[in-house]
Amino acid sequence: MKKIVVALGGNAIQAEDNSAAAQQEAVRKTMKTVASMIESGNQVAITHGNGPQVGNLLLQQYKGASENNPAMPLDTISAMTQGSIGYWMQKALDDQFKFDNYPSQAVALVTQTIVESNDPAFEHPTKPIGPFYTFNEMQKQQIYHPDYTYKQDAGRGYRQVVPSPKPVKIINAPIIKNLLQNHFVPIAAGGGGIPVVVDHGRLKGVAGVIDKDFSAARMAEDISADELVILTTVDNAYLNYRKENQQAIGKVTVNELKQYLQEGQFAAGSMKPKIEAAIEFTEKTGKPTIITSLKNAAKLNDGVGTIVYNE
Ligand SMILES: Nc1ncnc2c1ncn2[C@@H]1O[C@H](COP(=O)(O)OP(=O)(O)O)[C@@H](O)[C@H]1O
Ligand SMILES: NC(=O)OP(=O)(O)O
Repeated sequence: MKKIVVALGGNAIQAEDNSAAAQQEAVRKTMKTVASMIESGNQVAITHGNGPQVGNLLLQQYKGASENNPAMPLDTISAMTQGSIGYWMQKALDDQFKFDNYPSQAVALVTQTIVESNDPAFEHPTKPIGPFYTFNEMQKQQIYHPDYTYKQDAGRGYRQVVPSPKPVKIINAPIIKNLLQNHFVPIAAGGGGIPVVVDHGRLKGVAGVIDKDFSAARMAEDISADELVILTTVDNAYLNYRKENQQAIGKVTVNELKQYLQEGQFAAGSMKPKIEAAIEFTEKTGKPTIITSLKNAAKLNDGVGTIVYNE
């Protein structure tokens, strides 16, 4: 039996259309895969992205907002996505496990993650959220939201970007560990956790979206996981991504990955944080990280994906 942290990308759980029904259906399929990992005897803690969802919800805030019914700030929107995605995942898993099959019940936690108030990320937004735009669409968006920043996202189009401070501490880590020990399935630190700073001894929500890959690494370390599994849209991390000489990375050491990072092989805001998270977890703990696609998740024991070792 292995203790595994599974990190699911916001894009990997998003459906063709953004309706609740379509997203729930996508989550339902994803959770079948996760359920099979649990059924084969592993203890699994789930974390998930919220990039598409948090950005979409932010845009929805401006439709119909008024002085008496104001738009919600980003930390609260982050909590809302933990609630909605956590609910979809919990329901899908509970359906798999016939929901009264105690103690395999899933439990979605509203998780806060402490960040530094002086994190330089607050001055340099890098985290892509919400929909993809063409250049012309992005220019139109700028008319409505002149205060938003937009950047190219790994050659897939333009997206709004927001500050992405590094997670310092996942406040609820002891609860996650406790739930796992008691054979529950925690769904935690969704969207990297709600970013909070400690201000005069109190927690204060801040505007940003933490990268869930970094929080997943921190969570995996905190709960002494045997493996970190990052499931995304691509089967592997690649060298020379989208070029003629593209090459899938299979088994790789932390030192080799550091070299590829230096060469600039991985796009910021997408594959780069996964690679950095893998390096952080595997270097600190000596335990492997696997980066692969959701469709490969059922074949993890066959050595699929990019497998990071500390040698
Ligand atoms: N070197 C690379 N190898 C593989 N994918 C890369 C690379 N550089 C950028 N990417 C992009 O990273 C994306 C995965 O990151 P992201 O979309 O943020 O995932 P998720 O939302 O699943 O966490 C891939 O779909 C791919 O377009
Ligand atoms: N918060 C976060 O990292 O979301 P994505 O994985 O969807 O980008």
